[in-house]
Amino acid sequence: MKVILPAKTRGGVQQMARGLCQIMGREISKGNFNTNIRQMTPRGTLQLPWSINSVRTMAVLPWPFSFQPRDFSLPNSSWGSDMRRLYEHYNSQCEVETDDGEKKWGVWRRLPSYNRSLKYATGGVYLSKIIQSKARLFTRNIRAQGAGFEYVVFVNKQEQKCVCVFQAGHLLEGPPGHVHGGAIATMIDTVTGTHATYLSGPVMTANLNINYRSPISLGSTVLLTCSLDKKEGRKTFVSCQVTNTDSSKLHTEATGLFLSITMGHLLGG
Ligand SMILES: CCCCCCCC/C=C\CCCCCCCC(=O)SCCNC(=O)CCNC(=O)[C@H](O)C(C)(C)COP(=O)(O)OP(=O)(O)OC[C@H]1O[C@@H](n2cnc3c(N)ncnc32)[C@H](O)[C@@H]1OP(=O)(O)O
Repeated sequence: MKVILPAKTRGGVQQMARGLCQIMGREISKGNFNTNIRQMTPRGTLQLPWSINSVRTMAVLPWPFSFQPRDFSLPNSSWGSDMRRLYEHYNSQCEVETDDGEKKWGVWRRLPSYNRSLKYATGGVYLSKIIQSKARLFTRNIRAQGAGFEYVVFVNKQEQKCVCVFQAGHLLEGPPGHVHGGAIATMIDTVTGTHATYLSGPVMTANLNINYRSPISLGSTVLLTCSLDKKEGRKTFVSCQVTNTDSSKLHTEATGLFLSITMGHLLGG
């Protein structure tokens, strides 16, 4: 399908590109998107794990929005002690201080998380502008803090691994007192998809295999640990384990196949 990008859609493309860069862990600000995408800090140049040519082309467009979106991966009052402790555990390894007092990136990187990924979409997405403006990321669309998916994702580039700390709220009930299998699948898709995007650039889930081993209590905090199995051309294979917070109990395990796509694939529907 041919994809035509009117002015508003270009804004959407830019927002998508920005989203992709944010899951790479870089803070992209208005106006200097093109510069920042290639820099990790003012001190060093970033080696991106995937080609950014298409993103860079889009990045020269002016950034038309001025709001500061809320980052949902930061602690809030609904987070329990396990959630906070694990957040601190990984977050404290995101930045380290050298002997001469200089701050450097650590091995982990916290990914920011917003409640929208694409502001405008046309092409194959036949939605009215009113509906489009109401679009929200599935995992971030429950307003009450702590009621739905509370989570934060950290990536470890060295080990090509990622960890998500997830606290399951009371609106995710499936079997009495336990988390719905679809909600668990949603989190697995989100985290493996984010990890595959981090490793390979824009992807879509082609296949997800899930084995549910033991139920997850509603309100509890679990860890999703994802690792790269292999990359073959456009295919990225990722596996994921959902465990309790000290990794002594396996709740769920999954494997996913992600196929690299162009932005046109998404915008064309
Ligand atoms: C992940 C996006 C991240 C975005 C980040 C934005 C910013 C961050 C914000 C927030 C993070 C939130 C993160 C959320 C993540 C959620 C992810 C999802 O849920 S994605 C929605 C569900 N998935 C679909 O709707 C796909 C629908 N399917 C398709 O569109 C196509 O089928 C597609 C793209 C998957 C493949 O289509 P083709 O035409 O490009 O490729 P062909 O030719 O069919 O296949 C290529 C190769 O792959 C194999 N293949 C394809 N599908 C397969 C399958 N299901 N199983 C095994 N092999 C398969 C084929 O056999 C072929 O292999 P041979 O090259 O011959 O070796």
